[in-house]
Amino acid sequence: MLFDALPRTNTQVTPGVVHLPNWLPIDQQADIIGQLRAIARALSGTPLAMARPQLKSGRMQVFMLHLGRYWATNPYRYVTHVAGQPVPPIPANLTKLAMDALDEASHYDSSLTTTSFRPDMALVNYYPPGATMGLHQDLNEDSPAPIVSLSIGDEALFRIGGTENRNKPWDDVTLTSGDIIVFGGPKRLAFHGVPQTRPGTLPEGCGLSDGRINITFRQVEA
Ligand SMILES: O=C(O)CCC(=O)C(=O)O
Ligand SMILES: [Fe+2]
Repeated sequence: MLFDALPRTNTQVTPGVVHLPNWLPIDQQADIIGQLRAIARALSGTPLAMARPQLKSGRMQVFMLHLGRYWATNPYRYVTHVAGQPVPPIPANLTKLAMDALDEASHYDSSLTTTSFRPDMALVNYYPPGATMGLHQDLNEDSPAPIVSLSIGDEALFRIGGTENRNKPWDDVTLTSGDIIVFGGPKRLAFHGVPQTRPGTLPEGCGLSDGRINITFRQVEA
């Protein structure tokens, strides 16, 4: 963290968005990176290998690993198999982590309902140093359940705006390694993205040597 003096406490950023800084201890961050690396290795050379999706607007900067469901493009949708190969499940420890994080976030925002949360898709994004992600909506889930997002590695500027368009006003939150951000309720379909990641800001021992991993836990099935 560049700005160690800044207060970092659990906060409702705006109705529907809760930030839980330093939520996951560093040793558990490294364990998760090891676990994801093993899955990515097992999938390399298959149709499910980590890759940068090609969108109509260009090739994304992030490499994506898909768990539980595969986010297919053109048209955008979720599928359970790719070229006959089943998408690997979300490991049980990660499902539990997402449910625990949402439970804690719900204490800061009554719109973040937890009782029916069953994450069935986890999208793992690897941001190479300095990579960004444009403002977009997460629209392909049938369930209105919140999105639970875990960050590991380099600091990122997370931006979330309104549900109608990409215009201001936005809320900007710096996400550091181990942070959770949850968005749901009135912000579930808000435009959001990562206009900046800060190379070399990752903490020692997080399991990455550079860049950033973000995992978004989603509930696709209503
Ligand atoms: O990397 C992040 O913090 C956000 C990722 C995201 O919005 C997505 O994967 O849809
Ligand atoms: Fe998103």
